[in-house]
Amino acid sequence: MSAPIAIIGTGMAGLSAAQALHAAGQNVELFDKSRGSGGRMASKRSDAGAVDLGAQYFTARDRRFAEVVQQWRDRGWVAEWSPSLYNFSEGRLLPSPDEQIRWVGTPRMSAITRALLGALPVNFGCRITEVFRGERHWGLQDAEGLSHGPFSHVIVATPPPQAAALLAAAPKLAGTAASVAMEPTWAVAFGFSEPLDTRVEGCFLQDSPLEWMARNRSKPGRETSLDTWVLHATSAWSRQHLDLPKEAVIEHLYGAFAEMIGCAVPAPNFSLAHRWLYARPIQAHQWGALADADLGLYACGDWCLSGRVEGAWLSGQEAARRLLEHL
Ligand SMILES: Cc1cc2nc3c(=O)[nH]c(=O)nc-3n(C[C@H](O)[C@H](O)[C@H](O)COP(=O)(O)OP(=O)(O)OC[C@H]3O[C@@H](n4cnc5c(N)ncnc54)[C@H](O)[C@@H]3O)c2cc1C
Ligand SMILES: NC(=O)C1=CN([C@@H]2O[C@H](COP(=O)(O)OP(=O)(O)OC[C@H]3O[C@@H](n4cnc5c(N)ncnc54)[C@H](OP(=O)(O)O)[C@@H]3O)[C@@H](O)[C@H]2O)CC=C1
Repeated sequence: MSAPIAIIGTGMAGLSAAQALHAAGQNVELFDKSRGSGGRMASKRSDAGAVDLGAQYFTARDRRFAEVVQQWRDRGWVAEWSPSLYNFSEGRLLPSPDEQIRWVGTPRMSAITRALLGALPVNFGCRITEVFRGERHWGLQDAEGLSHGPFSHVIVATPPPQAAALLAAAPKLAGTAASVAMEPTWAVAFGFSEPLDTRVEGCFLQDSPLEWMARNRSKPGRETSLDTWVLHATSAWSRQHLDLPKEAVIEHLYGAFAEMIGCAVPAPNFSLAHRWLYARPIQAHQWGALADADLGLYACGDWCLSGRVEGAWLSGQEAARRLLEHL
């Protein structure tokens, strides 16, 4: 038995790579600092049920990704979401329907990565701090000081600031990861016991501190006990208010929401705020994945491509492809 392949990160990119390697007969072992999988496709369990705080939906423009999403749909992991879409610009809220197919995980966004993980071996609550090369194999060190290994190869599938540190054994890869600037996003959720009197289910915004809002219960399979809304601030607003206390963020964004939604908005029965420090790359790249095939060290993530769920999946596939072709 050869040593397994370590994958650091159980977001879409890491699990895409894990699936491809597992399908090719390779043993993998996954690590994530969080308590569960999903990364930026996480759903937060709350008094109002599970709320999608990160990725809201995804589109499938690449043929390979579109095919795999059809398989996920057949297995019940995802469903189409066709919200009543609006656009808010120059102070005006107007319907903005389109033909785009948008997908969501069911019954919550994180259900997709849970399903992809399946029974693969995983270590949650395990923050990797160092990836080191032994004589013939790789080892990992975690924040508790524990060592893991031996591994034949390592795939780093974290956002670029964490990846840069973990790729220190391959300075060129580390430098590339370090060159990627990420933008933050403040996300807030509000739950109302009485449904708001509006037809809006999803809305793109301009000229506002907000860039997006969604009615969580309009997505398929969601709990409907409260009328729960998720709001995302723009990158610019989030950057300017990066260190604001959560209560102040909730107050500001509640004000922006109440001002634009065009109906009475009572005090919410439930509210929460979450800061995504590394929400999205400032620009897209065409790297696919990063590889030092001779060393056996790889990196993948949305930041290697489009900064979207589709980009993360494609990047994971590319890391796995490059690793397999070098075996
Ligand atoms: C607010 C927000 C809204 C978004 N909306 C959309 C959308 O509507 N549509 C869309 O297509 N995309 C959207 N995105 C982008 C999408 O979520 C990402 O492109 C995608 O989920 C990235 O996947 P990933 O696997 O590359 O990274 P991540 O999901 O970030 O996964 C990385 C994983 O690595 C783990 N990790 C990090 N460091 C370590 C470490 N040292 N040790 C162990 N584990 C570690 C993390 O815990 C995480 O689980 C949104 C993102 C945000 C933040
Ligand atoms: N907040 C983050 O950190 C973050 C947000 N991301 C958002 O993810 C979606 C995904 O992009 P994708 O290209 O897959 O979806 P769309 O085609 O739905 O949206 C692309 C942009 O196009 C505009 N748009 C699309 N449909 C409409 C419509 N019916 N009416 C008005 N405008 C529409 C909109 O851009 P603008 O607001 O016009 O600039 C969409 O954003 C996307 O929303 C990202 O913002 C990804 C990663 C991180």
